[in-house]
Amino acid sequence: MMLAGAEIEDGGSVSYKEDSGNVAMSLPRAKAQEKSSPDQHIKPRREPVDIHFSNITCTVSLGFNKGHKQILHGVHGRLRPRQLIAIMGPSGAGKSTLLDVLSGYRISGVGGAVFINGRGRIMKNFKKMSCYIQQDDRLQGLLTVGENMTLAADLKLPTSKDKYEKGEIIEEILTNLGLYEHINTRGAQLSGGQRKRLSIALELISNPLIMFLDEPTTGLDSSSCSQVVELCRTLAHQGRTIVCTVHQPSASLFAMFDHVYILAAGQCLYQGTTKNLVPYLEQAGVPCPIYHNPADYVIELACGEYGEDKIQVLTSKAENGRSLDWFEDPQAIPSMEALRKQYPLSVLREQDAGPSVEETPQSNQRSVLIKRGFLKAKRDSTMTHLRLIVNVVVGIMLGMLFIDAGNEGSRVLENYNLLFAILMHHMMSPMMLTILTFPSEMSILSKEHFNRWYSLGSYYISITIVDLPISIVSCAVFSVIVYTMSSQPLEIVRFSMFFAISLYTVLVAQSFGLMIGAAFNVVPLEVVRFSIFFAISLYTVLVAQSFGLMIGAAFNVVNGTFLGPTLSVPMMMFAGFGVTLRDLPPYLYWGSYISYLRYGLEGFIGAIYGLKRPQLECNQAPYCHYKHPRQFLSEVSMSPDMFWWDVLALTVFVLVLRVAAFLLLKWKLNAVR
Ligand SMILES: Nc1ncnc2c1ncn2[C@@H]1O[C@H](COP(=O)(O)OP(=O)(O)OP(=O)(O)O)[C@@H](O)[C@H]1O
Repeated sequence: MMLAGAEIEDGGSVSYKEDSGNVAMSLPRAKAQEKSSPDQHIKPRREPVDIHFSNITCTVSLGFNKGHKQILHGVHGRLRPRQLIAIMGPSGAGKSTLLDVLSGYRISGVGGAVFINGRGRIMKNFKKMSCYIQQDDRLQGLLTVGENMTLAADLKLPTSKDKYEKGEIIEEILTNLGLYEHINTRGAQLSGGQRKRLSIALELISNPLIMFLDEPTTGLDSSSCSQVVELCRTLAHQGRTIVCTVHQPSASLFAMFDHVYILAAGQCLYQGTTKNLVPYLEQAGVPCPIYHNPADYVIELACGEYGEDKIQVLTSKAENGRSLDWFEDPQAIPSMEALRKQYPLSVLREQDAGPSVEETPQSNQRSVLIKRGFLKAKRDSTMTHLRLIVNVVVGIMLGMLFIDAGNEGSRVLENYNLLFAILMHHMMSPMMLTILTFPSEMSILSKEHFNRWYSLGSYYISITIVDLPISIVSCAVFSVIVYTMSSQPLEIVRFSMFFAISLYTVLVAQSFGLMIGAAFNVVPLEVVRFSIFFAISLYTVLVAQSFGLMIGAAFNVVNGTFLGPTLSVPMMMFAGFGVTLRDLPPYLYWGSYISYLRYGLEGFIGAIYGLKRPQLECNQAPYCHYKHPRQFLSEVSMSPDMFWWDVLALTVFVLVLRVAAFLLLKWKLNAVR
């Protein structure tokens, strides 16, 4: 079925045509013909907005003692509703910076003012009506198009809407954007153009009035470029203001934009309709040669290829963006006063009445994010499957290497090495995994958080909860394998019963002490030992993960990969392995207090050789120096009854590192802006 009001062009695509206020989507012919449903949800439900910006400056620091650089030099401009506007200019002209400032993404070092419908911008309200789609598609690659959309709808639409209402909206958007047939395709398997359209589709769920897109055509072939720009144009003509940065469009792509805003070294060269660019250049005394793409020519001018003086001429002619002479109908452009009259303050009252920051309550955000986290964990072979496999394989290898070392008096030192190796395993694998994977999550977090999908708190709680079961299972599998293979003190039946208790105690962290404390009197000693061993292992994993999270939040993959293991070396030194705590020089003893591995090792030793462990068997050697566990404990200078202190210290580490990682994340999200 044909779209209402659509016309077929030579290229086989369908152009938009306004027909009594209805605008049909412009899609390639085949897709357009499939479309039949009216696009009722996709149309803006609010009055369009008129954006005016004045004297915008942006200065960045070049680092300590290196001074500052001014990127934008007091530019002005007007972004009219129902327009697709391109910000163009050579590389480094400040296009992305201007887009960052206009979208509210960049806040530090920014000067000037932005007005919405004649009044100073109120960031809270502005964010409710706008969205920012960055250049790199920050999508959940493991989830299908349908899942991405459903989860976004659950986060962005009011909870009062049921799944059928949300489903209708999703179907409509996907159909209109030509993505419906890819509903079951995973994000990572989409083509560049489809990914871009999915990024737009995700933001369209909340039906924004203003959309900012950073280089939506970069990396796409010409047909995908046209599709994306045509889509943006249709969305704009429905009543939105859509602003894109574009690098160097072809003549046909350039003609698809309604307006252009051209920058050269942070100053405005031209602002007006696409059609008026050629007459403007002619009037400025730099006519565009015949058969030359005006977009190419103006970029060459902006690069200074025809002389720096031409840039000066154009900048002063455009009055650095103040001049509206080259707009469609300059006389019809309302003044700021007229806009204020047209949009009375009661509009602001309506905007204030909506949700304060995010669209849905925190409890909903958390449950949707947890659902999303588990779905991703199920699909992610690195984070989940590989992690489990590594724990099994390393567990078996260590078990084989130290087989039966746990109950033999002549192998106490070997067993000590095993305990330290276990600690290393628990420290390195979760820490490195977090350091390597978290930075890629960070870019998605930054986009979704900025576009008001959810709060940082909800995100943080959800990642903590989602990871816990995987940590517990991998740790349990590893512990059982190593513990049994190396013949640490154990009675299988009792161990199984109390293993459940130890797992439960970890899950319910607050009641950890209470549970084991209550159980201590009745639990067979061997199971207590295993529980302690397991708890210490799990705590070490949690501390190492928190450490990884903190580094992952603060640094990129390269720096994080360097810093994680490097910072871990002193932790190992101060743990009491190699140099026992007794032999540590007094002036370095403080190091043992800040090494979480020390508490881990002490906890392990307490579990295996503490709790009044009787004399060990001595079958494999004529003389066993450490037959009496007390003797060994005194030589490594570890007290057998420090378990609760160790747990307390590790708990403090988990809490401090988690809080520090949260604060770092919060700082990072704002610092990049
Ligand atoms: N945080 C920063 N610190 C230092 N310089 C910066 C910073 N951000 C941007 N710049 C510089 O400001 C200039 C403008 O950057 P911007 O990314 O806005 O340019 P652009 O026109 O979008 O370029 P491109 O088309 O290549 O993306 C560039 O020279 C860039 O190196």
